[in-house]
Amino acid sequence: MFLRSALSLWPLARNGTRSYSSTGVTKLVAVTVDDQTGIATVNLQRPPVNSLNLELLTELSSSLTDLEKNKSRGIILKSYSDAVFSAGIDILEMYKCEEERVTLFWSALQEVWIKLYGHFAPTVACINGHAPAGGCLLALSCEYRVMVKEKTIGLNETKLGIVAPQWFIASLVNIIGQRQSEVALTTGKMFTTEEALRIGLVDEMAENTEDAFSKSLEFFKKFKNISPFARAQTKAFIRESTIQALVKNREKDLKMFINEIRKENVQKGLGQYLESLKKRKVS
Ligand SMILES: CC/C=C\C/C=C\C/C=C\C/C=C/C(=O)SCCNC(=O)CCNC(=O)[C@H](O)C(C)(C)COP(=O)(O)OP(=O)(O)OC[C@H]1O[C@@H](n2cnc3c(N)ncnc32)[C@H](O)[C@@H]1OP(=O)(O)O
Repeated sequence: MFLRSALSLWPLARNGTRSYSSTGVTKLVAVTVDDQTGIATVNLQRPPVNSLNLELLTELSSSLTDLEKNKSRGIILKSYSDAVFSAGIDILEMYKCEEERVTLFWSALQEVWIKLYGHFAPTVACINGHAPAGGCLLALSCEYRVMVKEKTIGLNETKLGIVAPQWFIASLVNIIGQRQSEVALTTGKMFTTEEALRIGLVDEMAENTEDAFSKSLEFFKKFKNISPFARAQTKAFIRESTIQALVKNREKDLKMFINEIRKENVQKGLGQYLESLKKRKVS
């Protein structure tokens, strides 16, 4: 009954799923909702590597708001690409950036993290490609991570000469603990899927995208006999202090970010990193 009335809020059904975009035109984020289960698949689709820019984050943020309003039964976050889940922040949002744009950009990233980390329904990251830095952050924000074998994931900010903000760090610590996080963050470690599984950074390994997606769907079955309210409230209690630490300090966090990336040595490092990316290829 609940499912029916929640789903009736969604746009027209097509082949058992409802496609949907907050702007009416699907661009960088495509949302489909399964008619039977009410589970939403949020597909990031910004070629070539789903790097996070203002436009993608703005769409993701409004999709998350709509999913919350429409009482989705769960979210699977994945990439359109089998190679890259998300390459993290689009370096061009930090390199030689305008104050107005970078303010909007960082605020949008904060907003997405707050909404995804605190989403009332179960969330799974179907990590069907590499997930460095901001890409890893999105995966860490979900409750469960299924990752395709032979990919990489991690918060590699120190390798770029930048510092992962406190909320990035907290998201990692809450999953793999302080000691493992300290080593990983200070060395900018990128874990292979196999390594990530060993330390609990991901929960399951998959053969390919299809396998990852079906394993992601399995996760929701754990809650078949659990009250959705009890589940959601428990999640909210567990995550509240981590979320509040940013919510209360958003302005300060924004100033720190802008201050940090404007430093001459940081700008120089970002420029060199961009150049090195253009020269190198990952197999
Ligand atoms: C005091 C503390 C307070 C504040 C802190 C201050 C600052 C810290 C703030 C934020 C933290 C930062 C978070 C981030 O997310 S930074 C981004 C980190 N990302 C990476 O390091 C990933 C880089 N990319 C890769 O490693 C590979 O591209 C990847 C493995 C993802 C995919 O490899 P593949 O071989 O499939 O593709 P490529 O040929 O490498 O790339 C294609 C194309 O895309 C460009 N590219 C890749 N990543 C990015 C990116 N993140 N931003 C912009 N552009 C990117 C790449 O250059 C290629 O371009 P082109 O040659 O023109 O085709």
